Order: sequence, then C-alpha cells, then structure tokens
Amino acid sequence: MKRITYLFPILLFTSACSNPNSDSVEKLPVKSDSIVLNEDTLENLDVEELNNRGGDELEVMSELEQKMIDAGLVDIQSVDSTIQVDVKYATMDNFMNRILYAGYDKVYLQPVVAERLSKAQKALKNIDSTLTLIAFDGTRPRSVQQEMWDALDTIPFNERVKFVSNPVNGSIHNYGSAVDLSILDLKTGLWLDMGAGYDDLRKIAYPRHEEKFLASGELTLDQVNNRKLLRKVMSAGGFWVIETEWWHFNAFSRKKAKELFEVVE
Ligand SMILES: C[C@@H](N)C(=O)N[C@H](C)C(=O)O
Ligand SMILES: [Zn+2]
Repeated sequence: MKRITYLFPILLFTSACSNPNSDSVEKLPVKSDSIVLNEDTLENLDVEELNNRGGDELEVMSELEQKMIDAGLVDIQSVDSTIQVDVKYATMDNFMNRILYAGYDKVYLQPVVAERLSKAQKALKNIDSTLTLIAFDGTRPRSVQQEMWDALDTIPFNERVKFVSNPVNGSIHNYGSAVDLSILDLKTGLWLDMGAGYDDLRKIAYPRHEEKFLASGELTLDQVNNRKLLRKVMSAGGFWVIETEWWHFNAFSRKKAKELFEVVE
C-alpha cells in the first residue's frame, strides 16, 4: 500500500461558545504554517505510477491513521461494518469549532474494545434492527486531549475534568479504551433524541441528573429511555457510562487501561 502523507488545510476558528450547536463562530485568519500540502512529499510521488493504478486501489492514509495502526489499534468498521461512524473532531462541527483530526475520520479502538462494541451493536440489533450505534470518537491522541484541555482553561479545574480528562493522567480515549457514541435511527436518518447534544457541557447532559431533569420536565421520558437503551446495549458489551456525559463509555478503568495498553501520544 502506498502511503501519501499530506496535511489538510486547517482554518483556525475560535470557540465563541462551547455548545457544538452554536453558530456564533468568530473567524480568525488562516495560520500560514498549518496549511495544505507537503511539497517535498508531492515531489517524491511517482505520479505516473499512481495514474496507472485504478482509483479504488489508491489508498490515502493520514499520519494519524498510521499512528493508530502502528499502535495495534483497529478500525471499528473493519471489525463490524454495520456500526456507523461520524467523527465530529474531523470536522468543524464540534465544541472546539475546528478540525482536530486532519485527514482522518475513522474510529480506531483496541481490538478487544472493538469486539466488545460489536457485541453491543448485536444487542441493539436484537432489540430493534432499524437502529444502529453511531460512533463519534474512539482512540484520541494525548496531543489532541491537551488541545481540548487548554481550550477550556477558563473553566475551573474541578468542572473542567467533568468534561475533558486531564491529559497529565490521560483520558481512557488516549488508551483506545473509550468511545463516544449515540444511536442512529436508520428509518429517519436521525440520531435518537438524548435531550442534549454530543459534547454538550450543560448539566442536562449528565446521566447522574436525569431523574431530576425528568421530574422538572426538562427531559422527557422518551429522551431518558433513549439514554437507557444506549446504556443497556453498551452494558451488554461490557462498557459503562460516565456520570457527566451520556455519550461517553469506558471499556476499562484508567488503572486497567494503563496496565494493558500504551498511551497514543
Ligand atoms: C471531550 C469529551 N468528548 C470526552 O470524551 N470527555 C472525556 C471525559 C475524556 O476526555 O476522557
Ligand atoms: Zn469520550
């Protein structure tokens, strides 16, 4: 397989609001040293050879994906092609309002974690075959964890750790042992309504406050039941949710992940 290294253009945007649904984004000038193509790499390409290859043979791999493969991680869709992925950190549509994964839009996990996620998917399909798991993030390099952590430096430490793990300790994502995900309804093409968006910092996203928000009418019974369905099938795969994010599931404790795996830096 030919490996082509390149950088996607990265427009740096500032996060005017931490809510991913916000459209109030202030544009900053393009940072010149983060732009576009690595010309040395392009010069070294054997263009004629590439042109002679069928388009579907040409595989373009980002440096990040190569890092995942080198670490022994697997693409969830190569383990279970029925699981959908929508990697928000590969787009501008995330709480940072900028691309964190350049040229990389897959979900890589430790092989044992990917097998467990496939088990969760089967549990979901057994309940309703018109639903599917849709993963937003799997293994996350610690460098990206650091970027997230730094971006939220106006939030007091004790609040910040509820949303982003401290990169010094490492997130369980950094070990390929956590996944952010929801459920997609294949009939409508829509995610099930969880009463709060992905990476929503508000307390309404906290599983631990669900009963309170249900009692106050701020969450509906359907929304809470959708979260419960996600937890039920993830639990069948051996995952558990964290108290402050309905979408984040761990397959191992941090201690166990540290024993078993290396951090992806
Ligand atoms: C940032 C959010 N998607 C997330 O994954 N948070 C957890 C707590 C983490 O950073 O480990
Ligand atoms: Zn997460």
